[in-house]
Amino acid sequence: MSLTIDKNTIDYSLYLVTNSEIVPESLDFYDQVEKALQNGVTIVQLREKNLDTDHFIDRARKLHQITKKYNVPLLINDRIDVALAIDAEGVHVGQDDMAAEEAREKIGQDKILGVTVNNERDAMAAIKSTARIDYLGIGSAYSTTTKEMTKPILGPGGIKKILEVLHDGKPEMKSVIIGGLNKYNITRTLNECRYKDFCTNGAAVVSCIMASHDASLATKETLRSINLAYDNEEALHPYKHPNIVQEKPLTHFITNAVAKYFSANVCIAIGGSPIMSELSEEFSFFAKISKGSLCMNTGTMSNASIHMYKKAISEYNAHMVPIIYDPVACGATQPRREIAKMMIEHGRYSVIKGNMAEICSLAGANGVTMRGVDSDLNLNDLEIVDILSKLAVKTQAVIVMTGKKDIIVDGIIPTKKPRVCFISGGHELMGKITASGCALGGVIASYLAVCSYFHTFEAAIDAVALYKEAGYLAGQQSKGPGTFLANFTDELYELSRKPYRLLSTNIIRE
Ligand SMILES: Nc1ncnc2c1ncn2[C@@H]1O[C@H](COP(=O)(O)OP(=O)(O)OP(=O)(O)O)[C@@H](O)[C@H]1O
Ligand SMILES: Cc1ncsc1CCO
Ligand SMILES: [Mg+2]
Repeated sequence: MSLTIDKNTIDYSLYLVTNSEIVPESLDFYDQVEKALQNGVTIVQLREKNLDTDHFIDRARKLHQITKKYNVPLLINDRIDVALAIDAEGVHVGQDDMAAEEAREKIGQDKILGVTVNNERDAMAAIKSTARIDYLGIGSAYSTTTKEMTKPILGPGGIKKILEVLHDGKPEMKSVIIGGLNKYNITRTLNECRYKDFCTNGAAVVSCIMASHDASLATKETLRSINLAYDNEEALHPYKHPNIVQEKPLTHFITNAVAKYFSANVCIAIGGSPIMSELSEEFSFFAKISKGSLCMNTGTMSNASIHMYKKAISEYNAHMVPIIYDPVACGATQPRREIAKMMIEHGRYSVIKGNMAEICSLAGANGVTMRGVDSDLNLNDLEIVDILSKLAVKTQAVIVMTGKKDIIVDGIIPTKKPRVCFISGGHELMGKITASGCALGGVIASYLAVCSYFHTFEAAIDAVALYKEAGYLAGQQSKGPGTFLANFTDELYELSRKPYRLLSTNIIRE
């Protein structure tokens, strides 16, 4: 028996499309969907491309037992025979599958009918169709690995055009966006994909839940991204200073030859667990470990590095594991600028960290040049915050710019004006040793590994403040850079084992 549904009140906000082939090996398909249902998925589509009819019906029947428990409608992709056999709540048909009219005729008037639209012409046809279509699946928003990419990528621009057609032609028709959506990009995408005040009714996701090792958390975080877009409300769990020593996160470093030894020591000092690896075959193993992160530093790249970098960022992005990107000396030469551009285009980062020249170069600020790894530009705070904010919004990342005063800008949680934080203190000897910025990247990475994605800004502030404080304390006891290195490691070690307290470091949040 199917659920009794009121078509006017169907909640499309978090629409899960299943894919049994990407569920992690150790996990069960039905459990994965059930966890999603327990944590806020509002509608489910069973999509199976490689099952014969008997198995498909069997799977649909089992899944229906589960979705009914949560009072959530189950739609079947493409196969009307399967939907009818198990009395599902509806079907979804793609452009290449079957005409909407035929589908409606076969399923009757009461079931939910959804169709995929890829362009304005499809949308117009759906509006004019004699079949009653309940909702449109608009996509692909972005590129995805779930479906073979034969369909055009619409991007927010293409989606807006379809919404305009819908707004002018049949505003009561419901819609969801699909294709490459995940907790990182949903908020911004839903916000951008509006025509006037008209927006879609939800976001459809596949791999960010189905492929997750923690489908409950993945669903909660995805739902939160959606709520942020629709309500713009901060439904945050309160942020707590993380305990790195207790949680012992694993940070995978792909870092420069100069920074390796120091970064590993600093990471251990604060209670983290570093692993230096450039063996791309093992990246997927690290990316699957819970409480992990990647510190991606391109300081001493070689001609052989690029492929390895790409492999790392795609693995970590696919598993939604935080990455901090440190574009060392990215503005120094044309080849470095090009590689930095590639890194930004290829990956999503929780944090991008660099000194002033690096960040300004990455942001494409005019007139920025660099000599080697050093930074010396003459910009005031207002100018800097403006440059950082643009980069933060563009990359949807938290930007950390280091120097005498560190400046952190949030591009993840969308607010009218990105949140900004200034941190001062530390000691000038911090700038007189090599790789202190690089090692800070590893500290931030350790914090990211144990914090929710939505607390990236707070986590970055905590990591930078700890670092500054240790720098100040070490500076008071040091004769020069040599003794500073040792004292600094000691202070990081001690501070990490004490209750959170800052004495000399000043945090100003705008
Ligand atoms: N003059 C200073 N006073 C206080 N803190 C400083 C000073 N210079 C650098 N720092 C601190 O040192 C750390 C590294 O910052 P810096 O800007 O030197 O990085 P970087 O140049 O990218 O480092 P790297 O040598 O790894 O390339 C940051 O925590 C920063 O706050
Ligand atoms: C000195 C140096 N050269 C490339 S990376 C690096 C470490 C500090 O950025
Ligand atoms: Mg420096």
